[in-house]
Amino acid sequence: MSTAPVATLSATDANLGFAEQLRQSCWEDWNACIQHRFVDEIFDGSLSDEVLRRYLVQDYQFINRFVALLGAAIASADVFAPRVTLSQFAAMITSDENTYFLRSFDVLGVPPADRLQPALTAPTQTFQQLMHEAAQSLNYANCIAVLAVAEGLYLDWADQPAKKHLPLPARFEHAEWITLHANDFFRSFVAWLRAELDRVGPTLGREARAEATHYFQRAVQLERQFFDHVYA
Ligand SMILES: Cc1ncc(CN)c(N)n1
Repeated sequence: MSTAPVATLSATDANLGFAEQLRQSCWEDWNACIQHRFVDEIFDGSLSDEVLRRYLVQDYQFINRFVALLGAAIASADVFAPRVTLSQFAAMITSDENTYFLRSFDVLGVPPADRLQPALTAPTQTFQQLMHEAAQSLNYANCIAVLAVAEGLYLDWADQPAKKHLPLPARFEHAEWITLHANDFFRSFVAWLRAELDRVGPTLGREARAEATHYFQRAVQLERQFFDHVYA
């Protein structure tokens, strides 16, 4: 795994649950994502097809490994109940979200090769690698840490109070990417992920906690790079 420097958790974080400690430890990158130009443009419908195509082609490859990570979280969960919740979420990703990509690719004229085997950009490759490592660790806390970033950060941009008053953009490629990440099912899944981090966090030893923290912080850095790179 990368050894890029990341923020440490401070002693004053002790009053917060593990999920909120983690989020606050990368507040700057987290905020940069939810206030990103991509978010503003998808909400006001001004996102160019070129940027959206680049984003969706790379993101479809992200989703591929993301579903494998969900599988690893299902395999490594300590009890049955999390397996049920994670399986229900996997069902949504592989149905509603998958068809969103396919319908958007049709509208944007993305050829089969770019849907299935595009040239991967550096942030996509690094993100895939991080998810692969978390999955291979077969460590539930590591898997949940990365899932909590990928879904928590998307809830925070798509469901943010500053945008709630806005009408949805006219095109489904824009509107549906927002509503897939701002609905009751998604809200409750993210709340559940955060509760899982709070549940398992206190059970972790020092090293395991540092490892899960590192996965979380690296994932937040990569989310920011992923948004940035579609404009590069
Ligand atoms: C890069 C990225 N991060 C998170 C998500 C939300 N599932 C996503 N689609 N793409």
